[in-house]
Amino acid sequence: MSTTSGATGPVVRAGGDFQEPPRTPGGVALCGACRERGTCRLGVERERLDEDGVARFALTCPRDQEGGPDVAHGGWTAAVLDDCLGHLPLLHRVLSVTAELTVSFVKPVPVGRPLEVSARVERREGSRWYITGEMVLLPTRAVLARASGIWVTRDQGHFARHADWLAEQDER
Ligand SMILES: CCCCCCCCCCCCCC(=O)SCCNC(=O)CCNC(=O)[C@H](O)C(C)(C)COP(=O)(O)OP(=O)(O)OC[C@H]1O[C@@H](n2cnc3c(N)ncnc32)[C@H](O)[C@@H]1OP(=O)(O)O
Repeated sequence: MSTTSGATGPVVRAGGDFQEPPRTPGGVALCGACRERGTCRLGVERERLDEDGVARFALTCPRDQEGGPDVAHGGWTAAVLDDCLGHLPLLHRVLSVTAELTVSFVKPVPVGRPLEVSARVERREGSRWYITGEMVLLPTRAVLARASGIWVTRDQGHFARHADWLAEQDER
């Protein structure tokens, strides 16, 4: 585990903090590089788990994620859906990683406009979480994108095992 200094204080790179990652004042769990800046670089501003089991995220596509004129790059849409849906196990204090992700791009996503992503667990089988979600434009709630995928529960050794695997690759 390595520790560096960031905008929100010491940044733990890999270790036992995955179930309780640092969060922004809006409750957004921060991963990797975002811990150093203290905000989500994808533009997620607030997250919460509601009593109906649905996680809801307030977000805006940042201008620097523009693809076509005034609309998001599709990679941003896929990344933010991956991120938000992957936060749902985390909101249950479970670390998981994406094994599969399918995205339907229903409409171009406008840059700089209020959006909402919602995510729900459809079912759990063994260590697999089947999660679906959608992105809507506010305030009309017009659907812009849908996603579904499988997240696989990991223990805290996941990233250390990956580092070992990578070292073996480097020795070849
Ligand atoms: C990222 C966290 C950061 C910290 C927190 C900050 C918050 C941010 C959070 C942001 C979150 C953003 C999210 C991100 O961006 S996460 C980053 C993107 N994803 C990855 O890096 C994952 C890379 N892949 C792997 O590590 C492995 O292939 C995994 C772990 C997926 C499986 O590895 P492995 O094969 O060795 O595992 P196993 O043999 O123990 O099997 C375990 C179970 O998995 C089932 N299975 C396997 N593959 C698939 C598949 N393709 N479809 C369906 N199921 C699959 C398998 O049947 C078994 O099921 P069960 O029989 O147990 O039920």
